[in-house]
Amino acid sequence: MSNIIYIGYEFEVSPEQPGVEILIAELGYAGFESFVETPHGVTAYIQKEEWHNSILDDIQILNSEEFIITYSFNEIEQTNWNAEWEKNFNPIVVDDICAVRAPFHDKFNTPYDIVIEPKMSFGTGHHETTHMMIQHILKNDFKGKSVLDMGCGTGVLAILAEMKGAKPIDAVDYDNWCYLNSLENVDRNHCEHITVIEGDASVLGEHTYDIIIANINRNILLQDMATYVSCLNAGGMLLLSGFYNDDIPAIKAACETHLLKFEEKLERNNWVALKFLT
Ligand SMILES: C[S@@+](CC[C@H](N)C(=O)[O-])C[C@H]1O[C@@H](n2cnc3c(N)ncnc32)[C@H](O)[C@@H]1O
Repeated sequence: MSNIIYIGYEFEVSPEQPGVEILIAELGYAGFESFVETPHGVTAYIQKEEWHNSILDDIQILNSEEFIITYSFNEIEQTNWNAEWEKNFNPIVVDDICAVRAPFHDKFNTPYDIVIEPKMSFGTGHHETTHMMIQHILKNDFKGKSVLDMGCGTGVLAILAEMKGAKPIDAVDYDNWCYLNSLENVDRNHCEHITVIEGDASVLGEHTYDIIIANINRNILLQDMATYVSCLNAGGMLLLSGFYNDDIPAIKAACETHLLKFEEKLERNNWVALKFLT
């Protein structure tokens, strides 16, 4: 890890809230991996390998007249990442039922207490989409169901699925760091029914599942929808997030093309998480 080179962007944001929150959400979907809030904004990190000149082109808040955002960036060798991260990761509790915390936090007395060491991976429950996917999982019956967690990040959703009685579970991510981090977190939470796989939809082959969870982004979901549906058992459930209210028509149309029925929508800060049934 010490040899990974990062590009760090220091953003100053006014007004700070909700500006920083929106900015972090957008940067997360553009490929930035980690964020450290600062007195006047946020510093965001992306691996140099993932970086390109037009990385900020799709960040809509930078063109918003409601916020003044300035930034500078430089290359850094991230040597003390964990210390930065540990200072900035507060535990969260979803609906008083499910806590997501780091190993150095005290244990929670909630029915589900997930311990995550996210390092660089997305999925601490702080992001709206992870939060809503946790809510969907909490509300639905997972006992004895086979589950695919596509784009597993830290593995948080797969881990909750196992805590709710699902088995077997495949957790898939194409990012090597997420793959390794999910393996660690699966172990840390003493999960026994999760197989972590490095890859994308092409690794799914003939596997089928009762429930597919995919918190990725609009374009990947649309691109891989046919594969997901072909992997879904009759009577199955598809939980999707990683997109905004405006994206719902495209996502719904793709699901309906494959005869899935829309069932429920959750929404937080314009992000949505949808439930479909076969
Ligand atoms: C928004 S994060 C979600 C992480 C976690 N499931 C959660 O809910 O917090 C999306 C994850 O999908 C992964 N990803 C993106 N495109 C992918 C693809 N085509 N196949 C597999 N994983 C992908 C990313 O590496 C990232 O970890």
